[in-house]
Amino acid sequence: MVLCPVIGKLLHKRVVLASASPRRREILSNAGLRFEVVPSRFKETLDKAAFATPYGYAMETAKQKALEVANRLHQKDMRAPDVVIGADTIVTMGRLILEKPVDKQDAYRMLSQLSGREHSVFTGVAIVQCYSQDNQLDTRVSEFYEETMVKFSELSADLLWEYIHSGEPMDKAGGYGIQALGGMLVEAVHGDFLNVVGFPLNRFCKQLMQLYCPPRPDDPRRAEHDSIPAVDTFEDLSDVDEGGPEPARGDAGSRPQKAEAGVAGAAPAEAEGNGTPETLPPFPTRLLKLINGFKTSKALFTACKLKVFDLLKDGAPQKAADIAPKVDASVCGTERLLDACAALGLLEKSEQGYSNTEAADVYLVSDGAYSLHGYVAYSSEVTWNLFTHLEVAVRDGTNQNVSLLGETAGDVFQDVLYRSPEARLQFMRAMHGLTKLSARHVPAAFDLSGFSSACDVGGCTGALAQELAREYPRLQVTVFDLPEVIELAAHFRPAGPQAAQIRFAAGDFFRDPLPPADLYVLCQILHDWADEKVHQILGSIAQRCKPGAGLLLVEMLLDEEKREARVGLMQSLNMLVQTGGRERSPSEYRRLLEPHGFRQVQVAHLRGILDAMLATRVAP
Ligand SMILES: O=c1[nH]cc([C@@H]2O[C@H](COP(=O)(O)OP(=O)(O)OP(=O)(O)O)[C@@H](O)[C@H]2O)c(=O)[nH]1
Repeated sequence: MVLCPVIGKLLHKRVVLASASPRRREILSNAGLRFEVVPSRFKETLDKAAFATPYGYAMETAKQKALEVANRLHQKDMRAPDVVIGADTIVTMGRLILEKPVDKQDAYRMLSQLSGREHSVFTGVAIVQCYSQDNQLDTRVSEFYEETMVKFSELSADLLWEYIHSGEPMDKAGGYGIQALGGMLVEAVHGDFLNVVGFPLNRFCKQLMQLYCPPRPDDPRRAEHDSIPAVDTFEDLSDVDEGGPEPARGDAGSRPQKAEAGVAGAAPAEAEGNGTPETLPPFPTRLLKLINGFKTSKALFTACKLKVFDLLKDGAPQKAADIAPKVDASVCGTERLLDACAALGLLEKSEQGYSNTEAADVYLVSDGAYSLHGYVAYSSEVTWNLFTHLEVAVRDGTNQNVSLLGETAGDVFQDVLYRSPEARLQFMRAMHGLTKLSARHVPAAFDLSGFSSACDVGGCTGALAQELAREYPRLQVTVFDLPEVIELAAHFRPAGPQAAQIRFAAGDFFRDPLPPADLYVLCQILHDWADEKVHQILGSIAQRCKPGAGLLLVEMLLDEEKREARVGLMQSLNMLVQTGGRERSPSEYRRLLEPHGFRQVQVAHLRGILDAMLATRVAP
């Protein structure tokens, strides 16, 4: 018998626990789950410093553990299991992350740091749903983490050594097992006990419910979801960032609930007046948010254009009357804009005035390391304009650059986006900010350590090259792009240790031979073009590739049915108005890759907005 109905739903699926932990095995089998155990061979060596939060690190490790097993089993018998579960438990105190001790001395060091103090235990969990099509593996990853606070008593050195000599600490995060002798060290626990032991069962069941039993549209429990913004608000964007809640991208990262036909599922209401119960349609909260979404975007664009966030960066709160003259605007208009920004979570409003939220300080100021200011400016000045012609684009199936130029563009890049040094720089700033932010998970999506040279074709400012170089210190990366782009790329060049690994080469990937490399990278290039041009690009890469060479595609991947990937589907409309290109699903990319000898395609759905595919060039 199983208590949790969703566990029953998994009884007919092939479930694999990608963990060697006997505790995880016990917790899950006690819950009635039927599964095989295939310990992961993924080495827990991700760079902790690359993660903004410790739980981001734990979730990523859990995901990599599960993906390694999914890929291995798929390669072994060309049939992946239905579900692979990975987990990773860490102990944190301040900025310190503790995993399993390497030896007794290490265990003593850990336990004495924990003595008399409170620490957090995070378990990151990844549920990987596997789909095999045409012998290719496609995966959807749903991740979450749970935090439990644990307080240790003051512990003497003698007691710690006695505990260490028991042997218990060695295979346990933080060097203790709360479920056994280590329980004696613990004064208080706040949160899920099983999370400390290695697996947050309660949260896991909730996550399975979301994946396998989403509430029906008429389910009153659904009402609570009405508060989730339907439009891609700023909060959505920052949630996609390191370690936040599940990405709100409504895409393959987690199978979202079925679309609500635009209406919120509030319980039927009774009409007032004659006392006769009459069923009213539910209040269309989501629909109204969609209708009004453009106002939200424009409020954000305007605040950025007026440099409100630059003005408030790191400073004391300011009143609307102080801000207005500094941004050259009316007090009444400024006050309304600031209030709107506060309601959108971009500003804090207090008695003292307005100040930046943490997210505004990071993303909306014009000069931050992770600034999206350039992307906002491009969205406001170029994309906004093009979207006002969406209707024509949809009717004609063509890009709308004629509205910017007054004439049809022959080559969108040369004639529109790069039509002047200013326009080129604006586009490059937009791409740099967005790629820097969203490509950070790409290098670790696959093991690329076997490649020694990479060529980022159309690599623009080198933002992805920087991430690749950081992850693979032996990799030499060539950024290949048009001469006029390379000329401006100097504005963005890295100063750090990666600089020596990156070189820039000028050329046109439609005309010129590509620099030699054993890994070619195409980051948001193929989506710019219709299939014919894509074949031209892939053909010239294939010509340069020896068997065994790799091709890394970084794009927003649509789900195969084109029903769920909300951000990707919007982006596909964007490609229509801007370039005439499109976003595609993994099997659409596979069909484009195969004629050029790129096979063994692996797919990774990543946190953030970009996904990745790795293909290998086989002998013709
Ligand atoms: O109180 C307890 N705290 C932690 C544990 C056990 O510690 C390990 C954590 O290590 P990790 O998440 O890396 O998992 P592994 O054991 O290496 O197995 P994988 O194959 O999944 O990597 C985990 O076993 C916890 O159960 C404990 O027992 N008590």
